[in-house]
Amino acid sequence: MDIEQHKIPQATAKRLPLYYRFINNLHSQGKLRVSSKELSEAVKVDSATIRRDFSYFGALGKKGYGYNVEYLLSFFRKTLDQDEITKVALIGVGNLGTAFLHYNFMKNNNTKIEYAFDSNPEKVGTEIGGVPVKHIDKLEDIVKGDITAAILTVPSAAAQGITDRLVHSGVSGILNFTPARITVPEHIRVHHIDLSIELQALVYFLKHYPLEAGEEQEE
Ligand SMILES: NC(=O)c1ccc[n+]([C@@H]2O[C@H](COP(=O)([O-])OP(=O)(O)OC[C@H]3O[C@@H](n4cnc5c(N)ncnc54)[C@H](O)[C@@H]3O)[C@@H](O)[C@H]2O)c1
Repeated sequence: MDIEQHKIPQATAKRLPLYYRFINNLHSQGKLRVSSKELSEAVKVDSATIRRDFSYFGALGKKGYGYNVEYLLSFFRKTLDQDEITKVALIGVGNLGTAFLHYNFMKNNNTKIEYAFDSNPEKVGTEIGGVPVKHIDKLEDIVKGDITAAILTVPSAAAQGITDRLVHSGVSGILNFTPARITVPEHIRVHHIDLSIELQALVYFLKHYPLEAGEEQEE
């Protein structure tokens, strides 16, 4: 069965990797089926949302049976392009960038950091977590047409200049860890991860919306 991905709402699509990871684990444990309640507890998404999400995947749970693990897994693999490796570049091999290079992204999904870039000559030519560190001057030559997405972990003052060069080199998505708000053409997708804002938001929620035991959390 072929389901066109653009018909899946964005909020649902965002939960796909979460579902995929859990279903993959169940599959490797030899489990054949899973109930929406089990899923709900594992991925912390309420079961009504899970049922609605899964209906977009054409997976209709049967009462007293649940969902077929094999079917879900093959659907997620296809939808998330698990068979195809997406090549990623990381720019800025400092505290944060180095930590990411040591983290094996391939474990959970098929993205691979192929190259890292930095301007510091002491870092250029080294290899961190199996990823070669190249000079930022070589960005266009190396990235051109070969890299789909970039992780930006440079100082914020360098963020826009690097972004322009990445866009020029054909990158389609940027995961921006710098506090800088970067400007890109319409066809480029930017996801901004600001840890200090996330932390502030968490503290705000802790103060103003303390969770009761047993209460379901919104994702
Ligand atoms: N460290 C954290 O916990 C943390 C958390 C959230 C956000 N951030 C943000 O992530 C970014 C990186 O933080 P960090 O702590 O790793 O900084 P860092 O100073 O340790 O690392 C920055 C790296 O970028 C390189 N660099 C500088 N200018 C460059 C350029 N023009 N081209 C290529 N490389 C260049 C530097 O040589 C250095 O290796 C910053 O924008 C920071 O605000 C950091």
